[in-house]
Amino acid sequence: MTTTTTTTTGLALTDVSLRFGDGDYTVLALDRVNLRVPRGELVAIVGPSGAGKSSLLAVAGGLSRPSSGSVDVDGVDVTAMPARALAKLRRDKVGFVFQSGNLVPALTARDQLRLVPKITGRPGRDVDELLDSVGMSRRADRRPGQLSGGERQRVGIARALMGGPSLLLVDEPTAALDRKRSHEVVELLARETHEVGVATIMVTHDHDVLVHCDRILEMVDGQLQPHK
Ligand SMILES: Nc1ncnc2c1ncn2[C@@H]1O[C@H](COP(=O)(O)OP(=O)(O)OP(=O)(O)O)[C@@H](O)[C@H]1O
Repeated sequence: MTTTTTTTTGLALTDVSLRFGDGDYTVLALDRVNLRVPRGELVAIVGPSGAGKSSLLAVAGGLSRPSSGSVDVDGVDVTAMPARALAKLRRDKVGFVFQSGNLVPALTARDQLRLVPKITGRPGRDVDELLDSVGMSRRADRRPGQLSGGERQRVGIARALMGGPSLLLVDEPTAALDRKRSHEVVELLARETHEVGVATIMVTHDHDVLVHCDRILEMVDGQLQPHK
């Protein structure tokens, strides 16, 4: 593992299972998953379609409650947390980055980031400094439609880091990118993870970019195992 700026826990999943449906038609999307990701580590999760990767991100980020087991974010057990407190924790402690960047079409890169403190009510990081660290200073005044896919992902990553999260959950960040841009985006994720000291989990089908990750796990039928 590479350098960390803090020793705080990050994410801990203990014996987490997630079951969908009831009666005869149930799917065990997560099957007794145990995972610790300290702040400062980038963990990649690979695995076939339907294996449970998105379910893992949803449970880790407090979007889905596990059927059993416990979820701990930065030393706080969020498993049975009331909905409002959970929403606040998500806002304050968890950053999400999605496949397409999920940016607001009408806003410039700079304004996407400026929106975050308005939503959270907390000052957050310095916008121009953060745009600079993701290599987007010169494109700060462009809207998503005027940016390439890789640039949009950079802005999406910067936006997710604005509030200083403990946990960064990243879903297929390179799905729409060519090989060179894919490497650049995941290199950026690795650097920010190490420098900022955030616990990052990235789900990916892109085996090319695994070289930038600190640890690689494979999800098979709802169970996590080391990647062979
Ligand atoms: N809301 C839901 N209701 C019922 N079953 C669900 C639901 N969401 C997911 N599942 C099932 O849970 C299992 C895990 O799905 P999940 O989306 O986590 O897999 P995945 O590894 O992310 O797949 P992909 O790579 O295709 O995105 C699958 O069998 C899926 O059909």
